[in-house]
Amino acid sequence: MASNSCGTSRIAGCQFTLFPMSDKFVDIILGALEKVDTSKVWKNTDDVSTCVRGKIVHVFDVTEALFLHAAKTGEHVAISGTFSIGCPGDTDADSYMDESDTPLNIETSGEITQEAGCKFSLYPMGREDYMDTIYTQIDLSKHRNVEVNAAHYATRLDGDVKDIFSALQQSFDSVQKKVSHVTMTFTMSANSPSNKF
Ligand SMILES: Cc1ncc(C[n+]2csc(CCO)c2C)c(N)n1
Repeated sequence: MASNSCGTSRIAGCQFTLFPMSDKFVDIILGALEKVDTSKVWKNTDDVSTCVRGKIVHVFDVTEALFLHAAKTGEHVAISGTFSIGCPGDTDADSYMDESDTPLNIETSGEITQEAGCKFSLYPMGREDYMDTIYTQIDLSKHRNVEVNAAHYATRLDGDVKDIFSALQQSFDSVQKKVSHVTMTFTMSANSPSNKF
């Protein structure tokens, strides 16, 4: 019988959906998926979302690059998703854990400058001291080149997309070093015509 306790594999993943607020949504989504090098992650796209799985560095690299390519079109684009690590039974892409640590999209992503707003929520699973873990990460976010504000059920980060993703990655990475099963939800919006606050 399959166990429901946390797995030992450190495979990470992100399940996310891109929402281009544009008539050209098909081109924007499929164009971004085509332009990004996903060869170091397991990937599956369906009518609802895309899931990428592998090493933390590549999961973040690919998710960030996809959002940047979609936002580069200048259209109002949002992304919403969940990062996870240590999920029970998440083992069937373990071969991707043998990839080297060099991110494949950093050069092309580096050329794109894009402001965005993001709200994220960390969920260290199965721990009574989860609020301490979350507050530590919110405090650390204040030193990561992004504007940090409290929001209901989430923390708001504003700034350059690459700085936001790097703050998200650092939070997720430092929590997963202490907590076996961690999930982190996020929603990010770029080129929105609405006011920030
Ligand atoms: C990252 C991401 N992956 C899949 C979808 C679902 N989806 C909605 S429209 C479309 C293109 C035409 O089929 C696709 C794949 C999404 N929105 N964002």
